[in-house]
Amino acid sequence: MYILAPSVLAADFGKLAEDTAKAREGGASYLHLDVMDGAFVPSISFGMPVIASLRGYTDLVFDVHMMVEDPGRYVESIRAAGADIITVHQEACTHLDRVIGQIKASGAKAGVALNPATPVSTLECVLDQVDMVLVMSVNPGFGGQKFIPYTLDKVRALRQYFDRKGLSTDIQVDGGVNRDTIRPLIEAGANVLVAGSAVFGGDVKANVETFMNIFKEYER
Ligand SMILES: O=C(CO)[C@@H](O)[C@H](O)COP(=O)(O)O
Ligand SMILES: [Co+2]
Repeated sequence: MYILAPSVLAADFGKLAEDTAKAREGGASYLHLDVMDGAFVPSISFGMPVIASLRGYTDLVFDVHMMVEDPGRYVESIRAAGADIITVHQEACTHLDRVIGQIKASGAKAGVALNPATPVSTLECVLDQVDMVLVMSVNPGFGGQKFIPYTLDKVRALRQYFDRKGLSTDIQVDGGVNRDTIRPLIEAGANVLVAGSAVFGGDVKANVETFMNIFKEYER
């Protein structure tokens, strides 16, 4: 029911395949891949070649978070590189409906992300079409930032909406997720939790297991 998506942004890039294998051993089923273009967000991370290379080393679900302007330009190539879920930012898409259609046509699951200060109401017209909504709980661009508490209200509003509609749409939260912030997030309705520094800082397998044990508290 609950899914941990370790964000490789905090991994040792010289040992990506090794760190990914450790996350899998601990029980993770997703791998969160942060693509940054230096325009939508200040930093530049990695793109298709790194994702395609890593695809050869793991069967984890590749959950690609596109922090790029006009992400529709890259949907097919990110899918070809191995993405299973492609999440685009509402703020980066002039034609959001079209990009969601493009992602689905590629065969990937479609996610839409919101920056902390972007209201849930901006997704009103597309909420019934997407497989996942990503609530950013830090301003995107960097790992290791502090969780922004007001984003919990957005998670609650989304879960209420999906429950009312009888939809099992995933709600993902990304940014500052750790053993202190994860319980309020689950209680608010999040079910896909991204964690970068809390997973890849230190013993990766043990860190993932800690999250898995917290999930068990809610799955009983
Ligand atoms: O998308 C992003 C940052 O923009 C994230 O996926 C970070 O990589 C999460 O890192 P932590 O906050 O968990 O360290
Ligand atoms: Co991310």
